[in-house]
Amino acid sequence: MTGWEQSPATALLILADGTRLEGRGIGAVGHSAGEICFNTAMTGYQEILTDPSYAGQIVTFTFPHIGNVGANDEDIETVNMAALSGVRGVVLKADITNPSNYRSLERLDAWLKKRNIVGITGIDTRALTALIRQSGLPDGVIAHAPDCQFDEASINAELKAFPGLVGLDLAREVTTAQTYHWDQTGWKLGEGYGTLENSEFHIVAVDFGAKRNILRCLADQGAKVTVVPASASAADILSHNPDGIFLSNGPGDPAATGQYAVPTIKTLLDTGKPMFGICLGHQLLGLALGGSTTKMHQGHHGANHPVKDLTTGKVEITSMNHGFAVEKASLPPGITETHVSLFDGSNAGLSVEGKPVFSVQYHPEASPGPRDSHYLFTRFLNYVRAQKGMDQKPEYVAPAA
Ligand SMILES: NC(=O)CC[C@H](N)C(=O)O
Repeated sequence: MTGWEQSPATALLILADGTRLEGRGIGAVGHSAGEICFNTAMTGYQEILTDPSYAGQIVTFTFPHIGNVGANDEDIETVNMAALSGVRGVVLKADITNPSNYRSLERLDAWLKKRNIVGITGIDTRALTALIRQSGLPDGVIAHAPDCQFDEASINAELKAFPGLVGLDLAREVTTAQTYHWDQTGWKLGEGYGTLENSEFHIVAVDFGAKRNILRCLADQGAKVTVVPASASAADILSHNPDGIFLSNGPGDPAATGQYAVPTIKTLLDTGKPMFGICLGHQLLGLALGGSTTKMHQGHHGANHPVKDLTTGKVEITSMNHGFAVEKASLPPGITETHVSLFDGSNAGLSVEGKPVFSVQYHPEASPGPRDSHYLFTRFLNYVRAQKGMDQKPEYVAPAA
């Protein structure tokens, strides 16, 4: 036994089935409930913890050493800083150590506290992951009490009150309240936005919980990007006179967000404008095209998920973060399945025959190392170029290993 095991626990992780794990508290004091998922990425913990798609979820990292490069202001994916949207909690194996990286501004535990994220260390994350693989994604609660005095009644009440992700529209909680223009060059953390003058095309991005790097990737293609709230109507979106429409990633159950997003997307599809969706945006597009979505057993959360492009036969190494999926068998005629996960054969992409409309389940904007999927942004803008009578650009090709 080491010293800490004998000392009383300052944090608890309690699963809905009553499993109770003890550890050491980090980050915010208090308790927080959510669905527990595991993420297998070895890098990019700050991007994961600030991805609004994780709203309603507690992330357990399978990589044991998290926090070693500290925290900075550049790796934050949340665009809507006021909402501090993102994960409900974090579960780690090893204690957070002093950071060692030139970009680090502070320790990860101090940063977690500032962002009001509750965490627990000292958990056997391998065992927890094995449990999730066996039984599916459990709901759970993390409680952190530095004085070891846990208010069991309110902790259990919080767990009971968590409704589970099925049927939950979380996009409305993390979306932008106001329409804004993304400015690649002028944008600074905590400062405003401006417009990107002289851009060749105008993309309207519907923000269901968008990651910052998606907006960067669109602007990198020379687009002016206007970001609108998840609830924007088709008329609102079209009033910006977009050359193309982007549907973002986001948290929660696509069927729930689809209640208001699907009718909007259907109207937008009728305009014939190019459309591109990522993750939740992919699922919403699938629903609007007549398909259905389902809750997965354990979901996909990691940075090395192989996906096969069925149109070229090429395999891409992708970042994934989803717990719902489009059901392939539900896709009506005229909708092509373009990509599949090589882990479980689940749907990872679709396109509409004869229309400039497509989407992927994974995250082409993520750069955990491989950038194999960045070509999708060129493809989207090439559809826009084609409609404007402009020359197309070669799609990005990942360098050979
Ligand atoms: N990253 C995302 O957009 C996630 C989509 C959806 N919330 C899911 O869990 O499947």
